Amino acid sequence: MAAATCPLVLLTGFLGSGKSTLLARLIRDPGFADTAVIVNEFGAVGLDHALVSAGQEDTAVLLDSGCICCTLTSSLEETLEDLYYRRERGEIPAFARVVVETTGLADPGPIANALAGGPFVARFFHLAAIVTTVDSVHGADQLAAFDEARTQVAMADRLIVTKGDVATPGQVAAVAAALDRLAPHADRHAAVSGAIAPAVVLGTGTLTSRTAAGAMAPPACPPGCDHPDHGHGHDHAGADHVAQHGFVSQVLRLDGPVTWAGYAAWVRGLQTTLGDRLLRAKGVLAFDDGAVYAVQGVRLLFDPPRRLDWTPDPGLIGTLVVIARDADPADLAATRIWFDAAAV
Ligand SMILES: Nc1nc2c(ncn2[C@@H]2O[C@H](COP(=O)(O)OP(=O)(O)OP(=O)(O)O)[C@@H](O)[C@H]2O)c(=O)[nH]1
Repeated sequence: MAAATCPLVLLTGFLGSGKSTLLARLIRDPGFADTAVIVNEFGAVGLDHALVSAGQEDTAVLLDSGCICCTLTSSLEETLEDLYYRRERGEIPAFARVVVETTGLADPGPIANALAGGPFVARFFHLAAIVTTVDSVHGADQLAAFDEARTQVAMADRLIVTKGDVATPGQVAAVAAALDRLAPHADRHAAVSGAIAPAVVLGTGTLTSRTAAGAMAPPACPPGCDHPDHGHGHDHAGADHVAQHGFVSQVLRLDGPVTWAGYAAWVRGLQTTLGDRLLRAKGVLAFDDGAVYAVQGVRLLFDPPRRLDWTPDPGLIGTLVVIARDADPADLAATRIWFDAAAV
């Protein structure tokens, strides 16, 4: 008799909507035990991976730095295969299910297709649910502006609406109205700072909304897509920037500790020069007070840097990622000078 396949939950949601915050909290919850986590992100930077695992080395959190944002899903298949055999060899704790965190720009459709159609994956895993985080503050604007955000919501079995603690009643109402239109059948939950019952993420889905959204249809490439063999032609391995459908993701690396004035100047500079084109900024920085901080911005809103109570991989310290649309990678790379400008 064939063994039961391992359930896999796809955790998606637009840039900065709270996926990593949710997972970082869940992996400490006993109700989330026996769950392996795969974090997919642009490039080989590994920021989300570090922030999710937050020093918990005993948890099976794997970095998949291949791109599963559009049609090229072979890296996810390889990562799942690797995970499966590492479990078989006893190299990682036995897991009963897998959660895959996608990048904030992912289209879940091709991923769902790959899971259903990949020979290895289909034999050992099945897609149990698509869970999508939606930002209460920025969600309505993101859903109006970005196809990626709409697809993530339309395909969701469950929606987790985040940041209710900082959203205005108007923002909350606008997001609710957009979700009513785009995903009337999806269950809706709220999470503040990642607090959610594990069952909300791990429970199985109905597939109703996904089927309704035509998720299993072959993925279409967006207008202007020039990817060879209908996959992504961009180089992820160590790439300093990744361009995808008008979005640019640029990595900045800073040597040595930064000053608070330098960081403030960089944030101000990004906000004023990029304005609405700024989608996301995040990183891990050593400040001149001797501590290491996670820094986060979503659109024009930046959180106060959060001091880390664990030690990240030294290679990550001094790394920033900026994601913007319609921006020149060289201009994003040049923003690092604001750190120095504030020092003189
Ligand atoms: N106030 C508040 N902030 C939140 C909440 N959830 C997440 N955040 C903040 O929102 C920012 C983005 O959160 P992440 O969890 O990194 O979002 P993400 O979806 O993983 O981001 P990407 O991987 O870049 O797409 C961080 O500064 C979080 O601290 C919430 O419920 N309330």
